[in-house]
Amino acid sequence: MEGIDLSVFSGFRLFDIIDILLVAIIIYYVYSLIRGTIAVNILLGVALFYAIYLIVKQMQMRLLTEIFGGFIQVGSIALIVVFQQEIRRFLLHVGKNISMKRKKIIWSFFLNKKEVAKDNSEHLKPIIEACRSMSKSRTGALLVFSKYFDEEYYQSSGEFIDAHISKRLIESIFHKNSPLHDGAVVIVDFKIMTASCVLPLSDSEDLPLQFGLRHRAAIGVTEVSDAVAVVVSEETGEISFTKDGNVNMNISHEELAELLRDEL
Ligand SMILES: Nc1ncnc2c1ncn2[C@@H]1O[C@H](COP(=O)(O)OP(=O)(O)OP(=O)(O)O)[C@@H](O)[C@H]1O
Repeated sequence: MEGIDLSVFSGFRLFDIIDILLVAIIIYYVYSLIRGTIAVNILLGVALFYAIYLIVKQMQMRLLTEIFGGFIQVGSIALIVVFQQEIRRFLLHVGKNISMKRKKIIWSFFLNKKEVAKDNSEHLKPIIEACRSMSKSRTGALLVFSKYFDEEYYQSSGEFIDAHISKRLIESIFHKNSPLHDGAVVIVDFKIMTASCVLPLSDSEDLPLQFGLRHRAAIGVTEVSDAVAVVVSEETGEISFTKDGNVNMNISHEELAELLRDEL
């Protein structure tokens, strides 16, 4: 019996394996970012287009090859435009992981972990209390927690505030008669930076039917940035937490505290 021909693997270097692994990781990353969004359909369309181009080229159908080839040539620029948000999200994701690790290392150098956690818990208290009371009174609210202040999304549409957080301030903003109650409050480093912000809406097709614009906005902002968001539903009083385009629905205030503590 003849042995298996391993000659194809001769000249296969360690860097080739690393190369393949990295491509696999990038494909997985891209897929997990666009999963459940309309971008998947666009990507399938592009793949189909390219497959047709390869077929007509192989069959030497010159006119069709010219037409499809023309599209493919400008395709990379078109893809950057179409997937602008996904590319942005991908880069933010990578950047976030690096900066988070750096921040944690720096903090743990000066303070021990318990002190950092205690500090965050103190800052979170008024936020959790406000969400708890707005949930009871069924006051609709949308809070975005961002690692940095992205003016493109937050300042252009909202009211700049730059104030320390307090339970009463959050409640006053979202009070039905407040001129700022519509839209989102954006919190950066435990400061309320803006209120009444209009956020990008998620176009995901997998969301529960009861989700209206407030929930879509909360999911949308976490799809295009590294922020996390909290929604208090006006209809049900339920609290939801969103991150990376995913939602934890109907969570208790203890669970909310836990999730935010892990994030901030
Ligand atoms: N793009 C947006 N960015 C931020 N907030 C928005 C946006 N669009 C709508 N909202 C907020 O959502 C409110 C409307 O919420 P809607 O009832 O459609 O959502 P919902 O997800 O069903 O939430 P609820 O359970 O509170 O009713 C608006 O009054 C406004 O405050």
